[in-house]
Amino acid sequence: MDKLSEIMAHKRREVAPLLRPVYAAELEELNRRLPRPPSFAAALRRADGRLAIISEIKRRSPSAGAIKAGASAVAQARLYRAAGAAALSILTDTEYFGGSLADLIEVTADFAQGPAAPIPCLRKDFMVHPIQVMQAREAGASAILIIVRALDDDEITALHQAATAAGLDALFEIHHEEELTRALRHGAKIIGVNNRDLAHFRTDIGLSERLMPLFPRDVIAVSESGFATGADATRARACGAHALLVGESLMRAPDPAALIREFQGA
Ligand SMILES: O=P(O)(O)OC[C@@H](O)[C@@H](O)c1c[nH]c2ccccc12
Repeated sequence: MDKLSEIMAHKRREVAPLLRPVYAAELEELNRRLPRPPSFAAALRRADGRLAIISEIKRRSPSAGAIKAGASAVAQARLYRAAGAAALSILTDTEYFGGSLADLIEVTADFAQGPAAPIPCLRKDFMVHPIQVMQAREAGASAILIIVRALDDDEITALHQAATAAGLDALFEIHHEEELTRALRHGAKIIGVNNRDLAHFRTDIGLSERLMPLFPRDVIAVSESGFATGADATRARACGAHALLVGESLMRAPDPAALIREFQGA
């Protein structure tokens, strides 16, 4: 069993006790009642044509081990916002990534209280059921992740419809051309190519270079994983990326603002 299958199996067991039917009307009502989060999609299309940097809060991962154990999500989020990040990706999986839903709740609450403008947050987790979409909206997220390879078409439909009803954007993550076809069939508007192969964990920006030229023009293209230098960002930009999703290198960076500038300068 590859790592993604293991993680998905664990996630399905974790979510099982929470499962109940979630109707569109309930999500629409929730969306009307709660303050509107900043738009994720809008933040990824920068008016100045530069790359939008989605900065990820990730304490550890199966591939890297400990990255920044014990990091404060709120402190990291403030750092990223001040550094010019367009959006945040907050890992809320505990078992494999050391995050939690509380991280997302604390960050969006902190943004809501502070004087500086909030930036949108992606709930980065292994979504399997609309109940997690409801949690994401309640926690103040602007978007959810849909990992195409990990889900069947009925699950993707249910998650995407739930996100739309709740007023959330969906980032469809793909690794292969067939998954691009599937994502487009589901009406994906934001598609991320994960440069990390979840079988052996190596990253290859060449994957974005192969797949992004196949994207329709109106899709927002996100290149995910493996970015360390301005030269990496230049490659992603050259093949059509609007945004980069960057975790490890920004978590480790002594000066995230300088690294974000380096990525954007591409
Ligand atoms: O730390 P990196 O190599 O910059 O990668 C960030 C992000 O792309 C990666 O964490 C990621 C991409 N897709 C995911 C799905 C689940 C968990 C994590 C991920």
